Amino acid sequence: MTSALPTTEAAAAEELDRLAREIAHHNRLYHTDDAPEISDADYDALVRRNAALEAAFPDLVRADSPSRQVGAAPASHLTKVAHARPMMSLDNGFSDEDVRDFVGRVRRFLKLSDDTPVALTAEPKIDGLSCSLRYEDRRLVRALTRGDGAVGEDVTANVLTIPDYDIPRTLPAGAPDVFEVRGEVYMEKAAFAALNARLLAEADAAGKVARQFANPRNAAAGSLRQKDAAVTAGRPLRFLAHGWGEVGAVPGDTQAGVVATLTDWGFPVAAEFQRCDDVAAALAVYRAIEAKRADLAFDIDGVVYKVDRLDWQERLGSIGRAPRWALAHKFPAERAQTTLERIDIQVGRTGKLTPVARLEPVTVGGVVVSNATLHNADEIARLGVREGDRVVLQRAGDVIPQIVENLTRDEAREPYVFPTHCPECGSEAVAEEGEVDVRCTGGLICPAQRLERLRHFVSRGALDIDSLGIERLKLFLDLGWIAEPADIFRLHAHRDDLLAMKGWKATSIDALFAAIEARRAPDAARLLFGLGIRHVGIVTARDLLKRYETLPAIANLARAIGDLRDTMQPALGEDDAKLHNRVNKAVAELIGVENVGAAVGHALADFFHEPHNVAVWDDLLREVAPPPFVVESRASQVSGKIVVFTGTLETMSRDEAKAQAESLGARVAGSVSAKTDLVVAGASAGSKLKKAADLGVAVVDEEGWAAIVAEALAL
Ligand SMILES: NC(=O)c1ccc[n+]([C@@H]2O[C@H](COP(=O)([O-])OP(=O)(O)OC[C@H]3O[C@@H](n4cnc5c(N)ncnc54)[C@H](O)[C@@H]3O)[C@@H](O)[C@H]2O)c1
Ligand SMILES: [Zn+2]
Repeated sequence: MTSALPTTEAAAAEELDRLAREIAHHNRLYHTDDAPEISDADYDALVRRNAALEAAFPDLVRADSPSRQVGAAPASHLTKVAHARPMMSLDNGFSDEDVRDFVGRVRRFLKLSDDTPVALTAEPKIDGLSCSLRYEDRRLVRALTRGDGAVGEDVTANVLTIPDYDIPRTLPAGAPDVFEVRGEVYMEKAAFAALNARLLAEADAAGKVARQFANPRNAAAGSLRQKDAAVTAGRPLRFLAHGWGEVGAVPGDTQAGVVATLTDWGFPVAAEFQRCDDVAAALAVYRAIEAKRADLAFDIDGVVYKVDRLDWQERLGSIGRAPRWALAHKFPAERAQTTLERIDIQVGRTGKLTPVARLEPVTVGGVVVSNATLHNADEIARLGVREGDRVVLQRAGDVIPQIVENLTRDEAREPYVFPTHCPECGSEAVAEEGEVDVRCTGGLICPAQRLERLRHFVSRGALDIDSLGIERLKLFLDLGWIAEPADIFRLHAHRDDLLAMKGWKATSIDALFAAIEARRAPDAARLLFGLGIRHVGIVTARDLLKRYETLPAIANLARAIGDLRDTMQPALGEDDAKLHNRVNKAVAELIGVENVGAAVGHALADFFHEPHNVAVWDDLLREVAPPPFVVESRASQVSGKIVVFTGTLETMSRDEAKAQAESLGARVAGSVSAKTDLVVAGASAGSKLKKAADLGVAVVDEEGWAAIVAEALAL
């Protein structure tokens, strides 16, 4: 993230656009889903990059700039309620200098002389989620999360599971008629560790993949924001007060004074809270709190300073997403050294190979760490790590830490070699051109990917076997009855076993078998698509079959592409890039189908290069017999309509999705407006999806889209 700033406006605008989307995506994962994908340090780097670009190109600051936003939109499973007064974020400082600058800005804004004392309060910045507790006539009537700052989520029932020594249900006589207490709902470190252990044990017992929380903050947020408050009740949450929102009257004229009143009313306030006469005293509190950090029962990520005088707070007001009268002084990320004992490879649901560092256990910021992700081969190369190296680990608010530095320069030992084969199934693992991620090509036989592949095979756009849902697939997979698509057509052999099982009736069993039998002569394009070969979406499958007619002919094509690739050698003086281009051109020519490029060709060749895949394919063609492919098209549901794609599509690229839509006579737009007819939302769709919901535009998921396409093509 330290790369130079772009020099042209066009490049800057493009990067700002990318950052806005990327940051919105991570905000959603973090604030709405409580399941971040990247570390806070990486996230903060994106935010800083955005800020640097905005400073350099002030005219390009977007209306939806991340620097103007707080949190993320409220989740749909909770009731949305507007805040009487917005809930803000905090500006960050990272050094003593930043704190002095902050006080300097306060002085200048208030036109105070350099020797006017500016008293501050200092207190820990608790790593939880903000919550606003509203009391009317001295009774607790509503609790809201911060949401996007303007609109929060109603979590009243959930908050009532927090003991009243943390959240008093009433205020004493004399308190104003309306009073909103704001503070942090958090989970103690020990409770967090116990919760994750419990989630793991429960998932194991149920044969599922555990959904654990990355850190106590996510655990607190995920636990509080439950639809069912009974779930929240099983999660030990706590509360600390640190401010207020709408109030009938402010009980004091300083921050410290009001906080003292809150304590009198029975609200817990951090024990380390202190009023400081000047910056030096505030920085001393910072150091004292930092020294105690590992011993505190809860996670903190810094110290918050606030201007003590409330009349000054009032005059200072806020700018953008944060008040001018407060600053969060963040702690540096916690680091430790340890030995990288081994690099293991984990295979994800979609075949991605992720290297994981197994470490000699070490304590970083009070948490024992024994694993760290290495992301991909590039990251390993960047760090230059080998098994046995000493490394520096960093934990920045996350339980999954990162390796930030390699301390060993031992060139004698062998460098780590990224595997060329999948550790789960032995199939070849390849990186596509221009991609760092390496994927297992054994999709259909790879245990790590099996369930996902089978689910795709029976999905609506492919074989469309509705009665074979994910739960049933999982059951049959666990029983060892199915491992590859052909097995689905042999399930009937287990009729008696099924009848003997609890919850299965003859009628539903026979209905399932009838639905499967109805697919013995599937459309060839749907079948090809259902195999889940990368880049082979339904339109590509159809385009290929228009020319090649049968599946065996497609298999021959794939082998021919493989042979062609193997035989092409660099010409004299030809570099890799040129050879690549020449091979790609030749592959596309060999395929000879408009709109079907080299990427499809390589994917087909890789698939058939894997003997396991060929076996699965042959086996499947013994069970099913697709009739000769005939082209026939109907007027599509989307012809003449405006379609917007958003989020990550799993089975096809954006380009392919766009080509599909266009081939059906639709027009593809980049943003959602009142004119949009349909939004196709992939995984982690963000603001566009929200906008579609706001405008009442129809939304389908990726599978729904595949079904529309399949139907239009009369497959
Ligand atoms: N990893 C990711 O993908 C990802 C995504 C989004 C945000 N984040 C992380 O979330 C943070 C940004 O979130 P944010 O906007 O909530 O800012 P923030 O959490 O850094 O600061 C604002 C919040 O601090 C809280 N707070 C705690 N103690 C307080 C006190 N004593 N006084 C006042 N407020 C106090 C309040 O709830 C307030 O809303 C960053 O640390 C960022 O790294 C990470
Ligand atoms: Zn595999």
